[in-house]
Amino acid sequence: MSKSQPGSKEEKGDQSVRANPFANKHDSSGGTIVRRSQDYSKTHKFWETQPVAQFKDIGDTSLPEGPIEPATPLSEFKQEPYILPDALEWTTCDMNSDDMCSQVYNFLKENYPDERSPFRVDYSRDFLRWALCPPRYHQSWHIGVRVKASKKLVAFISGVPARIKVRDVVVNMAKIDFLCVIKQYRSKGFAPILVKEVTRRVHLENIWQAAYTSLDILPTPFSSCQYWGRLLNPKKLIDVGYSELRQRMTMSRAVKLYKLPDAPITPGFREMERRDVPAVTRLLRKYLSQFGVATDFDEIDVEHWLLPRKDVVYSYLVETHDVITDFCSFYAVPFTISDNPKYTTVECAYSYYNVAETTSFPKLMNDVLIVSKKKGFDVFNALDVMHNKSFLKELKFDDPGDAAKLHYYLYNYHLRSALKPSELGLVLW
Ligand SMILES: CCCCCCCCCCCCCC(=O)SCCNC(=O)CCNC(=O)[C@H](O)C(C)(C)COP(=O)(O)OP(=O)(O)OC[C@H]1O[C@@H](n2cnc3c(N)ncnc32)[C@H](O)[C@@H]1OP(=O)(O)O
Repeated sequence: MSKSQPGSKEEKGDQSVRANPFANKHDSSGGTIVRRSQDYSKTHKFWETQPVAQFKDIGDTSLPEGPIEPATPLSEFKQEPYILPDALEWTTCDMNSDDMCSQVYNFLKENYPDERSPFRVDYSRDFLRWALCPPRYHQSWHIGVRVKASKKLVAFISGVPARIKVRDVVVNMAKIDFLCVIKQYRSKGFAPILVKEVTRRVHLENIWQAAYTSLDILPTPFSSCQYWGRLLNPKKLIDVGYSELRQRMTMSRAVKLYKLPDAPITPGFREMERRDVPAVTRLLRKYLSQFGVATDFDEIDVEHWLLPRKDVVYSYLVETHDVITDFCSFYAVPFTISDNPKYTTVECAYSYYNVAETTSFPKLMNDVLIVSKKKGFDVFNALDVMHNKSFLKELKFDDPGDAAKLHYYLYNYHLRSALKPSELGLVLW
């Protein structure tokens, strides 16, 4: 094993370059501490009225596992949208329309990132279409609020359908994401109205559960995970302030420490193609069946979520004698940098679903690092979900320390006990 390879003895332990610990939920702050509510004693006026696990119930094992409230007969629940202030109106966003997709893109680009961070998440239009228009999606779950007079978007929330296996039960859920309100309308109670409206529209499709994530502690996470970051392009990341050199580390040592081979090492490692969908689905279903909460992928989902799409999602596999034995994938989220004379973006890859059956996890993921670097990514982030912990340290991912966590939530579903990240087979952004 060459010195620059992961796992080589001399380089384990003291990494001495700190990757941005706040890459969570694409809230990349590049060293700027962004305060987040991490408090289990806080009261939550809105969330305490919702069918979610409450703080007071933590540790109460007498509560049954499953839906908190039963499904309401369709005829009994609210058919009309929630009332907005007079100047505003609801709009359903057709992401297939280039104009509407651009409006949502620009709205999120401007309003989604934390303004205190010099690194601003910039989900591409293609990413948004991929994330919001999976098979069986409902356009009515792509919800905007705009000013009646100007038609300008001022708020957004979205849901997509997902089958999520909770223990042995597969539950039809909505994955809720991209909740966003323009700054002028913050702290005025708009977020609860958006949540209630998306809930209403999800109920109209006879779906009663949802999954979502947040950097804040709300009532009540069923799992709390952390992102680890692996520098691929340390020079650029240090130059732009995304990472910092620790004591005793020089730039040339950092470059050497994170150097990767030029090409994947595992024989039979190649990009996934459409013909691989059935085999990849089988591999994933078998792997994901062991986790307490996991995505329940069928072939149609795999085709959408995992077939490679340039600048959005990348998938690779290991094929030996016509048998697909291992699979790995990542998705792409760039961050824009303000005020840098040389660079305008940091290209981030995020680990998605990985299955190592024959190849070891570190070996498989080392090949993923190699291909992601080749594709021009600057950093590779991974949550500590599934078996990811088995490769993070060995492949020189930076320990997040006490950086903010990504908390996972279920709406209207009670789990008797919280899950460790390693019991989670679900990647949400
Ligand atoms: C069955 C179907 C069910 C479907 C629904 C399932 C639930 C889905 C839930 C949504 C999952 C979204 C997943 C993502 O997209 S997470 C991404 C969140 N978005 C951003 O970080 C973008 C930038 N930030 C903003 O645009 C605003 O700060 C937002 C819109 C986030 C809050 O706006 P604002 O700061 O102006 O707040 P408010 O005064 O109107 O309202 C205050 C209330 O809102 C609660 N709050 C604040 N942030 C979040 C949050 N991220 N998840 C859940 N609740 C949140 C807060 O605790 C408080 O309630 P309570 O503490 O008093 O009780």
